[in-house]
Amino acid sequence: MVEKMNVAGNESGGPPGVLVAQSGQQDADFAVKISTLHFKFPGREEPIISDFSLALPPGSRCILLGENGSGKTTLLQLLAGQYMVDRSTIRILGRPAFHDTSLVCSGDLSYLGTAWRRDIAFAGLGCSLQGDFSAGEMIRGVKDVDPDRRDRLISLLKIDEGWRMMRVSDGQRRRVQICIGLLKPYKVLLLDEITVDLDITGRLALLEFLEEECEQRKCTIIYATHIFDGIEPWITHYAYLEEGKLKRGGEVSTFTEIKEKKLLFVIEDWLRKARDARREKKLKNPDNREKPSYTKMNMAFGNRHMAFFR
Ligand SMILES: Nc1ncnc2c1ncn2[C@@H]1O[C@H](COP(=O)(O)OP(=O)(O)OP(=O)(O)O)[C@@H](O)[C@H]1O
Repeated sequence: MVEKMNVAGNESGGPPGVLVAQSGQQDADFAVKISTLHFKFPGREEPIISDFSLALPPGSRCILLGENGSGKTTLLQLLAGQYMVDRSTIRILGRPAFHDTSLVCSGDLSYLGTAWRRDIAFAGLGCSLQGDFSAGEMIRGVKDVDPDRRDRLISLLKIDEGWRMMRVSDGQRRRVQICIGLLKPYKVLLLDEITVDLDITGRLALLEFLEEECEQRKCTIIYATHIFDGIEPWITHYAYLEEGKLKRGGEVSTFTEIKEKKLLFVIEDWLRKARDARREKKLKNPDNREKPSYTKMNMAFGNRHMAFFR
C-alpha cells in the first residue's frame, strides 16, 4: 500500500512528504482519507482546519504534532465523526465519518480523548463518572468481549480490579479508562493525549500493545501527543500542523530530521520557527497585531461599562 502512495514532491501540490491519494485509488484502499478539509466553528471567522489532506494505509501509526491550539483535537474529533462535514471529505475505512454511525457503534472506529479523565466513554458516548464502582465492575461490565484480550489489557495496564474509581489517582483512573476503550477490537483508533497521566512503564507497555495490534490486525492509529519519550521507533507516519494547516507529514522514511536528532528537538525547532515567523508577520503588519482585550471589550460594551474592568 505504502509504495502506491504519492510522497514528497507530489503533483497535487501538498506540503512535501504528505501522503495524498492518487487518482485511481479507491477510498477503501485507505483506513483514513481526508480530502481538502476546511472547518470552522460557528461564530468564528478564522478556519480551525484548512486545506487539509492526508491518506493513511491500514496498519499505520501516525503521530499528530503541533503547538497548543494548532487544531489536533479538532481534527481528531472531526475524524471521529463528531462534527458534520461533507460525505466525501473524511472517509474512515471507505465510509463517511459523520454520516455512517455504524463506524462508531460497531467499535470499528474508536476515539479516546481528553474528557476521559472524569468521564467514561465507550462507543462514542460519554457519561460522567459519579458512582463508586470498582475497576473490575467497570471493566467486566462491557459485554461481548474476548476474555483473553480483557485479561491481557488488565495485566499490561497493571490494573487492580479492586480499585475504587472514586478513590484512585488520575493515572490509575486513566489506566482503567484506556482498558475499557481498548476492550473491543477497533480498526481505527484515535488517541488524544491519553497517555499523559501514565508513568513511563505503563506508557511503553501500551505503545508496545498498540504496535502489535497494527502489525497483526492491520489497525490504524492516529495519536496526538506532546510527549515524545520512546515514540520515534513506534511511528510509521507523521503529520505536523501549524494553525490548522498540514505543514509537514508523510511516511517516517521521509522524516529526515529525526535521523539526526530526537523528535523532541526537531519539534522544538519547528515550534520556535513558527512562533518567530508569526511575531515577524505581526511586526511588519500592524493590523495583524493582537489587540489588547480591553479594546475588544470597549468595542462590544462601550466606554461606560469599562469602568467595571479598570
Ligand atoms: N468549541 C469550540 N468553539 C470555538 N473554537 C474552538 C472550539 N474548540 C476549540 N476551538 C479553537 O480551535 C483551535 C484549535 O483547538 P484544538 O483543541 O483543536 O487545538 P490542539 O492542537 O488540540 O491544542 P492542544 O495541544 O492544546 O490540545 C483553538 O484556537 C481553540 O481555541
